[in-house]
Amino acid sequence: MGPFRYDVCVVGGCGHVGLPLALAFARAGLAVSVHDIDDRAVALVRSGRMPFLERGAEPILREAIGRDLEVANDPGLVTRSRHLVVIIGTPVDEHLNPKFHAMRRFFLDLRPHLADGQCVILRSTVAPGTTEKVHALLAKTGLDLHVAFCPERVAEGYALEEFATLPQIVSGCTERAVAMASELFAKVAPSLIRTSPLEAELTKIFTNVWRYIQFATANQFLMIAADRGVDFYRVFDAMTRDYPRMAGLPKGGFAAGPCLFKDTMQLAASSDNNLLLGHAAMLINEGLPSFVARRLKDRYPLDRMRVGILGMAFKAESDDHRESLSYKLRKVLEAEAAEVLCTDAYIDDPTFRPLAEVVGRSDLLIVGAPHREYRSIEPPASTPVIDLWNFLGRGTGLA
Ligand SMILES: NC(=O)c1ccc[n+]([C@@H]2O[C@H](COP(=O)([O-])OP(=O)(O)OC[C@H]3O[C@@H](n4cnc5c(N)ncnc54)[C@H](O)[C@@H]3O)[C@@H](O)[C@H]2O)c1
Ligand SMILES: CC(=O)N[C@H]1[C@@H](OP(=O)(O)OP(=O)(O)OC[C@H]2O[C@@H](n3ccc(=O)[nH]c3=O)[C@H](O)[C@@H]2O)O[C@H](CO)[C@@H](O)[C@@H]1O
Repeated sequence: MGPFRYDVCVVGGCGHVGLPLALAFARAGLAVSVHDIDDRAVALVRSGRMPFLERGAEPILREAIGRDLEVANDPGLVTRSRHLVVIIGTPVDEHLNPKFHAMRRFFLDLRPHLADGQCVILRSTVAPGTTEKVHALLAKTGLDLHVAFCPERVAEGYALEEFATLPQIVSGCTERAVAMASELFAKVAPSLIRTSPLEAELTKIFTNVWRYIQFATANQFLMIAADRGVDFYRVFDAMTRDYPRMAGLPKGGFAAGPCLFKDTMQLAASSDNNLLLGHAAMLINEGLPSFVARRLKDRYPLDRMRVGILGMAFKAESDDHRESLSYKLRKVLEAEAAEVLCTDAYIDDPTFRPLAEVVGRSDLLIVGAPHREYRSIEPPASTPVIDLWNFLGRGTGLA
């Protein structure tokens, strides 16, 4: 370990992907530190509680905290760690451009806390070319630093299961960076895939953009079918049943969250906006709440109806509401319906109502997130249910 007290410091390590990774390192027997500027999250984690839902995480946290895992809002932890894994948010700005200046600011602020011999591993999804830019920025410090990019690919909420099964992509700007990052991730990943930094950046971002475009394709078909008075899931069944060539067609539904939309816009902005498929996917996926509202307005006297939204999270069985289209739907409907009631099985929000009340009092129900808790709802036979995922098996309700 040499001059370093910790094997690794996860910077942004109280976040949705940083914290599970820190726990995976601690579980593998490494000495782990976490530096995060969110004091509320730091206090929660130090008390052994997870700030968000992550399956299987809390027992590992309780066992590791204060023993193999030190957590604080303290950049001094960075100085004492051999590897730094940086997993702060990489949002796009109001123009849907990646915020490289935020990354630059972050590293300039971190500069006094860096030490000779460290391996700095970027893990947030970044626009192509970012790792080399960070390498050039850190070269100016005159320190002997090794810069790597090792993208996170797990699905939030299932990280601790997926770390054990997914290969880790490892790339670095120097041979030494690749060797140090490989040594670290070999402790938690079943296998490593070595690429150049640019290849790794494209691998991660193409994966998310591909997923986003696939959902948009299904959503576009769903809207075209609904406009023709046809339920998409009758067509979906006919397309996919016993026909292996269509096995890749996903179902429709709200596709959003903190990654897919943002990463599609990052790739577009960093490719001179030459990503027609990505922009088209964004218009389709982000337009789905308005499409639903318009169809409902055509068919029902919405202004005299109470509408219930079941599930406000951005995806099933999650408590994460970031960039959730259920909120966009609520906003659109609040301008059209007499009242909008919301409920969520995973999110605590004083404006939400209990499930039974929303099901019992609404004149029309819309599945916003297909949480398994809603599978057994029994609304009155007269209550229409809109279900873009065909989660309840009765079609979209839009045809
Ligand atoms: N959420 C996912 O499922 C997921 C999956 C793969 C990759 N990613 C990538 O990881 C990034 C982080 O995602 P997330 O969901 O964990 O975000 P998050 O907001 O939950 O976590 C980011 C954490 O970084 C901390 N932070 C911000 N600035 C900091 C600073 N200067 N110093 C120390 N800590 C700082 C924040 O307080 C927060 O706790 C995303 O931008 C995305 O590119 C996310
Ligand atoms: C499974 C997967 O590859 N997820 C990637 C995604 O996770 P992320 O956490 O974004 O989750 P998902 O990709 O599963 O879901 C994203 C969105 O797509 C919607 N949805 C999902 C499944 C479906 O069949 N239909 C549908 O519409 C969800 O409701 C959600 O709004 O971005 C992360 C951040 O970079 C990556 O690390 C994950 O690897």
